[in-house]
Amino acid sequence: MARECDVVVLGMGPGGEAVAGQLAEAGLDVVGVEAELLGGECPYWACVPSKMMVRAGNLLAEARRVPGMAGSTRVEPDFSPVHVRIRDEATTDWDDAAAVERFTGQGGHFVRGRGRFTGQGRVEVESGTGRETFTARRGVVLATGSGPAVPPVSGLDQVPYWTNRQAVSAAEAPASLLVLGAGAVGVELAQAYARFGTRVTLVEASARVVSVEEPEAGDLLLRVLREEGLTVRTQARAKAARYADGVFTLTLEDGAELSAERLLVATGRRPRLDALDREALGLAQDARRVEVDAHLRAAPGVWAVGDLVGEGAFTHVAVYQAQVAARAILAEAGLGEPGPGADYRAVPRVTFTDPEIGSVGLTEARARERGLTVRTGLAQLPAGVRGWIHKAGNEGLVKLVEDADRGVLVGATAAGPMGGEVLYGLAVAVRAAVPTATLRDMMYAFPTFHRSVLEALTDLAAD
Ligand SMILES: Cc1cc2nc3c(=O)[nH]c(=O)nc-3n(C[C@H](O)[C@H](O)[C@H](O)COP(=O)(O)OP(=O)(O)OC[C@H]3O[C@@H](n4cnc5c(N)ncnc54)[C@H](O)[C@@H]3O)c2cc1C
Ligand SMILES: NC(=O)c1ccc[n+]([C@@H]2O[C@H](COP(=O)([O-])OP(=O)(O)OC[C@H]3O[C@@H](n4cnc5c(N)ncnc54)[C@H](O)[C@@H]3O)[C@@H](O)[C@H]2O)c1
Repeated sequence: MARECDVVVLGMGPGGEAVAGQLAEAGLDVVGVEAELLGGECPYWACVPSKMMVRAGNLLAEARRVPGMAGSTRVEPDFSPVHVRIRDEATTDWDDAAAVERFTGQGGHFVRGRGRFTGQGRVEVESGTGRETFTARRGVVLATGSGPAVPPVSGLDQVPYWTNRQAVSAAEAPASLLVLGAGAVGVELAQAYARFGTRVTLVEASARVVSVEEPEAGDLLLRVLREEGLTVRTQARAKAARYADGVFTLTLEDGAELSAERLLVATGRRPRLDALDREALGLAQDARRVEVDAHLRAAPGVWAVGDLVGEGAFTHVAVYQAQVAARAILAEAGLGEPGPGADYRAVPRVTFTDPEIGSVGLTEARARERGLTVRTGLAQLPAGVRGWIHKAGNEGLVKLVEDADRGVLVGATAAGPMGGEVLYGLAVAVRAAVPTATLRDMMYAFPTFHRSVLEALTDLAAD
């Protein structure tokens, strides 16, 4: 017999956990279904452990900057405290008991098992103890996230490559590492490992690293990575992969062969659609994501949030969407107002490399593609007073993209020390459509990195 409830949430990553928790706290009978760990990719295998690695790598880099500025240092990297911190502090040895307790404390009912959405509010769950069916009176929320997208490289499926999961749970830094893909995952992990002494080679198909970002930011990061000793091959595609005697070898399309002790595949993420009955959802057989309206509704009585929706594979996007969907579900239940729909004009992105690349809204290229009349402004951090004072490790820039017809910013990039923090003011400016005339008429504390925004605004006015 099916167990009835108000809402079933399928997949309890950051998106599912947030929507399920909010609905349970509002008094609905919520069943949260999770095949692996409650919390999903972010706390156990992605954002949190990778940023612990980045933080440790940044400490080493700062220590190496002491000579010439503040004395001398001898840096002897040791990866074991990083692993221990990830194991003990971040993931409690990949145990989600605390998260389960938090959810049940909010009034939710947790089911560990692999679920399948079969339409008409039904979710069938396969677990160690058998099969259970849940029917939801008020709706089903799909939140199954994404998994690694692995390219069709000959032999790759036969070799024990790493994805982000192995890369953030390794107990030791390998002597050498090949990284396929120089998007956010690839560059963050490549730089962190390199700072622990791993010989890293990055292989990227496009002309730039972090190719979704402004070319100025990608070029800057590429230069810094090479200066730090990483080998970066751009416009390079892998043709074949093999593994023998503890060595991975990638053959590139130009015939070059690259070898290393480990191979990390970081070539993007793919929404996990395998648990969804496409017909019941009205989803085309070749659909690669779940289409939703502004309130995250995929079909009557079905909502979807997070990586599955393809509006930006970020935890803050998943959690934001969860809030919008929860409001809509509660409104349908007669509990409150639906509130505004999701607004993606100011989605912030931060790639936690050093320099850190923060960006929001449209790049210059995207803004031009949309037919906007574009003016841009650029400022280099080392040319500003704070950048000059900072000296070692001061590489960075601010780039602004203005819709000149409206006189507002539609995009911005802040790369450099704490670029993601500098980004905050720019995200407010884009989201609130603050006129660039007002931004130019503001005071910017002296001497800060964010004062470079004023210099970029001056450059923009001259464009
Ligand atoms: C290395 C790395 C670093 C990252 N760093 C950042 C960062 O710094 N900042 C940031 O904002 N984002 C970061 N991200 C992205 C972020 O991790 C994702 O955007 C976020 O986890 C998406 O949340 P989600 O809830 O949509 O899905 P997920 O986190 O993927 O969770 C989905 C859950 O659904 C479960 N599930 C799937 N199918 C089923 C099923 N059939 N039955 C039951 N359960 C199921 C899965 O087990 C999983 O727990 C990073 C990603 C990676 C890979
Ligand atoms: N700091 C953060 O917020 C953070 C960190 C990591 C990941 N993420 C999220 O996770 C998503 C996935 O990250 P990702 O880095 O895996 O994907 P990505 O899509 O950002 O980058 C993948 C890169 O791999 C390259 N590539 C693809 N196929 C290739 C091939 N065959 N050979 C060589 N290169 C190839 C692509 O050109 C691209 O540059 C990101 O888009 C982001 O939304 C966020």
